[in-house]
Amino acid sequence: MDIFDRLKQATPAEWTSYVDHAFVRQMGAGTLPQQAFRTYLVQDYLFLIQFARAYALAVYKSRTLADMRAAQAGLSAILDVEMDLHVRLCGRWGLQPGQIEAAPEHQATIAYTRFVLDCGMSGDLLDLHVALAPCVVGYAEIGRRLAPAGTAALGDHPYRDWIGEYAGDAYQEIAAMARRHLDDLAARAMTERRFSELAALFAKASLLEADFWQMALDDRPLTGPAGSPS
Ligand SMILES: Cc1ncc(CO)c(N)n1
Repeated sequence: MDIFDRLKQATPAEWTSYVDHAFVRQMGAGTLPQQAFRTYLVQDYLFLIQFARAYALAVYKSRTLADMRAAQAGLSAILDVEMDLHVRLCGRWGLQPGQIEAAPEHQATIAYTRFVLDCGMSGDLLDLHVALAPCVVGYAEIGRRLAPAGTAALGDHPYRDWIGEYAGDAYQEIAAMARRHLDDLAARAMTERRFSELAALFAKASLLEADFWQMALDDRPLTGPAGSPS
């Protein structure tokens, strides 16, 4: 069992609340309201900007060239690959990248991204990668779960672009690399006494992922100025 499976097994309720969230199930069934998906995708773009900073922090926190390159691969996967999906889908709704970037961050987006950045600032490289792991590895698991028969079988599924991105070989390979790197880092930096602390970070990140889905399901268009009661 690798360190990722150990972390998952130590926090089953939190993990399930994330990967089996109602948003995920509705997306898989094709019944997710498009408004919820749009809210999610705009916030996810803002999320990825902050996660790119977290991977950049991982470069800085690296003492070896191999760790630096692993962090750089994560940064590049976000900036050069994953965000293209968001730009492409938002473009279909007439949203330009500058407009998405200018959207206000939701509380759930701030909570999750700043939590991860703080794990990296206050902790070491292993803390940071443990906090990042539910994100990258979780989406690979969700992608596979929503496309059990492969991406070609998605047909005209309303969310086939999203599912296809995360179920596709390129993303699966990024997640597998991140997982191998985490295992290698844990072999070098983890003591058994530290495991429960790391599992607590992992559980918190998983709950913040679940909150992120919930934020999109709960979103109602604002009627007044941002933040005013409607
Ligand atoms: C909220 C969230 N978690 C994970 C990923 C995968 O990178 C993402 N794009 N957004």
